[in-house]
Amino acid sequence: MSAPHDHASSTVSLEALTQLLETIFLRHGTSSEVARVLAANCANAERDGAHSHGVFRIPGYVSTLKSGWVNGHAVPQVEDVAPGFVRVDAGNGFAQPALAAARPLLIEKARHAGIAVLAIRNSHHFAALWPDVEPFADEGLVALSVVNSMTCVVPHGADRPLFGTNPIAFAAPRANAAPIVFDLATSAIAHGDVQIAARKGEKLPVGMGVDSLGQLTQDPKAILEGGALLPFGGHKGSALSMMVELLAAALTGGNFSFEFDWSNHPGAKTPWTGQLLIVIDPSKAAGQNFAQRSEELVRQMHGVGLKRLPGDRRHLQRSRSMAQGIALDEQTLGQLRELAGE
Ligand SMILES: NC(=O)C1=CN([C@@H]2O[C@H](COP(=O)(O)OP(=O)(O)OC[C@H]3O[C@@H](n4cnc5c(N)ncnc54)[C@H](OP(=O)(O)O)[C@@H]3O)[C@@H](O)[C@H]2O)C=CC1
Ligand SMILES: O=C(O)C1=NCCCC1
Repeated sequence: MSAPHDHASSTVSLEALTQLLETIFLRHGTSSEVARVLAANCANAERDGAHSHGVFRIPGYVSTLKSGWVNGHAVPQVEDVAPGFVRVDAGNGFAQPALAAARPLLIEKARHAGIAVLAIRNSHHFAALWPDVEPFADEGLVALSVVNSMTCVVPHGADRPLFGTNPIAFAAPRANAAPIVFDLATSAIAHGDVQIAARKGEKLPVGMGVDSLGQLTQDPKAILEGGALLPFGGHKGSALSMMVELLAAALTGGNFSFEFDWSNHPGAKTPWTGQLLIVIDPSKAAGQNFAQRSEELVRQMHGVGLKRLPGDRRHLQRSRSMAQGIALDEQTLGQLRELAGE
């Protein structure tokens, strides 16, 4: 798939893109439920301008499904294990259908106990993490999620990669606006953005990664071909990445980023790891209205000169996409249509 917006572009509606992606997933070996969930996730990412995890990922999904590495027909097994704990065995399927299956029970528990944890194991997460948390905040809940990925990040102070790019996403409701949401890789840059830079022939900023000799490099290809990424913020990002390995893998029963071996599955791209979500009902926690307090924090942040909150860029892009359609270059659209058999 070409890098985003390199060529003349056309626009598609969210509905048309979702339908096209659903056809692709169905055609390449998923159940209708898995196709529905993944298509919506990926189309929403493209709508919001989250290009490293939008349609750019479709060939990766397709080659992974073709390789037999992931079970596109897996039916997640939801286990109600404790008043505040839900477990899901994703059955070697994708993480998002597992979350969708567990969501009603997770919300019920969070509202009842004030907090609930969801541990997903035996799952593949190949997407942005904000779509997993944002809908909880839309319902007045606070949500935090972590997922580990594949080994490509050198822990701070080490000399070889061990961690994944291990993102953390957080969502909290506001009284008068869309929820506060941030979603960030604990690496200095997401692996997807390195791939996009390599395709475009662009240099990276200093400090993102190292080459095969462990030397700092701005060349994305040197990072992808034998090199590695660095954590963001030195020892601080490295500690957060370690935390993600513990919460997303050790706690859920999933694989650490360094544990799986896809060498017998040529073409497979998705990491077979774990995901943890923590959902809090703020009405049980604070005496004051949480959403009003969020609003006050944002007001104060703007008051000290802040122009952009995490999520602002996405929401702006979302409004544009909904008004004007989602821009896709002709080559990418052609490739998607081909994969859909059109
Ligand atoms: N499934 C997986 O295993 C993995 C998935 N990923 C995904 O990759 C995606 C990209 O991650 P990453 O490259 O770290 O994300 P970015 O560095 O682009 O953005 C991180 C967060 O910071 C916000 N932000 C960025 N710039 C500013 C700014 N100048 N002022 C205020 N807020 C800002 C973003 O908001 P906004 O979105 O509005 O720009 C976003 O919430 C994520 O969606 C992540 O989940 C990453 C690693 C592994
Ligand atoms: O961009 C990344 O980093 C990743 N995205 C999907 C899963 C693997 C890592």
